[in-house]
Amino acid sequence: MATLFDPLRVGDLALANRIVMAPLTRNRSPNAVPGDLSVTYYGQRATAGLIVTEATAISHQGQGYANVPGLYGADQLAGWKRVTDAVHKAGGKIVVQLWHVGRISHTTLQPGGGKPVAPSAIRAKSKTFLVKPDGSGEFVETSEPRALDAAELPGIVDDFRRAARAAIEEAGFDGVEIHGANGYLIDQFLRSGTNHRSDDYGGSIENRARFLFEVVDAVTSAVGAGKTGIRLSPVTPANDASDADPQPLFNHVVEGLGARGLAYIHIVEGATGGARDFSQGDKPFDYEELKAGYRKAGGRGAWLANNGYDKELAEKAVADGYADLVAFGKLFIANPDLVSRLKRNAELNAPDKATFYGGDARGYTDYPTAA
Ligand SMILES: C=C(C(=O)O)c1ccccc1
Repeated sequence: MATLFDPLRVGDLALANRIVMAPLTRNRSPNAVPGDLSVTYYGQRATAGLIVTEATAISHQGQGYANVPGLYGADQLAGWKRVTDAVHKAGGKIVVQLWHVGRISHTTLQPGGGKPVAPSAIRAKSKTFLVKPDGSGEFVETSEPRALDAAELPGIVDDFRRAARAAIEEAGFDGVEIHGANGYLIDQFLRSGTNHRSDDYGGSIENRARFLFEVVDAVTSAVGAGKTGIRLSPVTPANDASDADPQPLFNHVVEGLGARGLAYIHIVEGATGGARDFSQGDKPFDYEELKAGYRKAGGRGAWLANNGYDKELAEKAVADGYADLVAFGKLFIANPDLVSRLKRNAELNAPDKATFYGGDARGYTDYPTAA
């Protein structure tokens, strides 16, 4: 019976344990460049079986928040190389989350001050994070997006491919995670609430999933399926995401992923950062059914469960064979040495929400390790 502390091979990666640091946006990369603080922050958390970095923009168009990192500039890649060197020196494994925000952005962050892009011109009832001239942060309404022309999509797919290749070859990452969750671009194409297209990328489930598979195929062709994971959030309402009937949609997605040999499938259960039993559609979402469909379709990647797990729930999920890996977010913010604390049932530091987004070392690199 597996435990959280057993090693596991995940695609090309040999992980020391089943405990994953979830992707966590912290808004501490001015000019999209991870700096000294990020080197320290990720290095401190290298005992995780796997670190998934904060969401990282594949292009300027893919940026949606102030001071989030990128993978599309030499200085950004050099900054990340310092991070991966620190994590590897501490014996850790780290993958970068490839991100295009789609409509969750603001004109001031977009190339030439243009509109954010999306499958359809539907403004999100959501906010993004900007930094004022005095350096203080503020959450503001996202801007009205414009609908992408289908002819633009190959260029965005290329941006994912290029970012993935640079992540491995220049920034030293062990792999990449495609961000297909939380109401960002790929998820905007998937969900009926955000995709009102009438072309080959809209309407049917097959059409709405088309862009996701084009991105997956481009990334796996660039870096290998054994270095590629994907994050999905079937029912999250994050960023005003919604779908009328998520179960058949995401069953279709994982069945398509089953034949693609990915290293892992990362599932946000319920509302991101909120209620695990949150659901959309007319019945509760069935995650066991989702996983069974993936395995039935030949999927052998690790199953990475996330959202609201504590040690007890995580141990049960792994012992029962439902989850191969469990990702912790807020617990890793506050506990750089989470793995050893969980192993010893040590007391856990409480995260300070006031310092989650933006700022300096406070609430970022200054959480203590246990004695
Ligand atoms: C990248 C994010 C996600 O995946 O939800 C994010 C962005 C801003 C704040 C919190 C989370």
